[in-house]
Amino acid sequence: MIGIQNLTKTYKTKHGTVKGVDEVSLTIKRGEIYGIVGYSGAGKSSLLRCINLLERPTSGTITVDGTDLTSLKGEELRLARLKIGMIFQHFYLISQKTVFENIAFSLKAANYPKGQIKERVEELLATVGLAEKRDVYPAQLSGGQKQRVGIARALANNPKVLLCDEATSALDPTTTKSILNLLKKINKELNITIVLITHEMNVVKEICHRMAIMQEGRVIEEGSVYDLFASPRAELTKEFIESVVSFDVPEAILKNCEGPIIKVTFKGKVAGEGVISDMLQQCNVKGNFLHGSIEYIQELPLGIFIMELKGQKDEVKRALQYIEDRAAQVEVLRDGR
Ligand SMILES: Nc1ncnc2c1ncn2[C@@H]1O[C@H](COP(=O)(O)OP(=O)(O)OP(=O)(O)O)[C@@H](O)[C@H]1O
Repeated sequence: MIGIQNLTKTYKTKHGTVKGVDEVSLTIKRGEIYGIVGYSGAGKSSLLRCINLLERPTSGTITVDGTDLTSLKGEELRLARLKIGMIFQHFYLISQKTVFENIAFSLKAANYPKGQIKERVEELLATVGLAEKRDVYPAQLSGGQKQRVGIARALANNPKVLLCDEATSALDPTTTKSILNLLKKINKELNITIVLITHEMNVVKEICHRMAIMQEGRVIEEGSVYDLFASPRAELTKEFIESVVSFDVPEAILKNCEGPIIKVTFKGKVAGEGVISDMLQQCNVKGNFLHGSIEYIQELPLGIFIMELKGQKDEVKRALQYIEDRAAQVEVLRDGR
């Protein structure tokens, strides 16, 4: 659906040239929700803004729904952009216009048939659950309601892609959840491909199918959210994941552990507790649970347990093998003393 090839965006500043995006290539599939994660300055906004050519790439190409946007100009580009809606952290609603007028505005700007505007706005208000706020002004809305107007406006011209620029960063956790649920609904029911940028890993965990981690303008790791949560490779990916799923064991506890400390990860349907208790029965080892949880990512369980194994060396080895043979990933975090 979206092809990004060797995209570079540089900015000229008083102090020289700054690279916002550095040789990024990504493919985003039709119908998926794709998250781009990174700290401030990583290049997320620059990349997102290049997708609809709000920023013109310095080099590289952007293809959306089969059209190379970078080759278009003027009217052709304007028409191609109608396929791409965008929402923002600070909503950017027109304060002098009512909710109805804010949404109607994007239809008028796209030359939508005049006689059908009222019906279309009402349909959009129903989609975002805001029918009763039709005639109020933005100042009378909560942050979540403002974002719902932003979403209705972005969907007005039936886009195929929705770009979300930190869309929930200004919202409290409960409102964030309701907006994420709305985005999920839009993705599923309208089959709109969603690309979102965020520094909040819980947003990605909640709704994204795949994700990319950015640092200094580059994509350093990419893949399905589930796989990256199960086996992150880059240090930065681990850091982001630990911001929502932390397995830190206090040093005071570790100090008292003599046996090896292992991390066991169970992917998919086997959540894992059964395998560990069977292992403890089958092998002559004792297990001391230090940490653990079962996370649900895209409704699939991911079980992660940290434990100390106590026993003779070869029995410990047999225990590790026992777990590994049952589709788990075992990592020895610290050897026994
Ligand atoms: N218009 C601009 N002029 C000059 N430099 C820019 C411009 N826009 C972005 N940059 C620089 O490009 C780099 C990437 O910025 P970008 O805003 O894309 O990152 P980001 O990950 O979205 O961060 P944030 O979440 O803080 O917006 C930064 O070094 C930034 O200073």
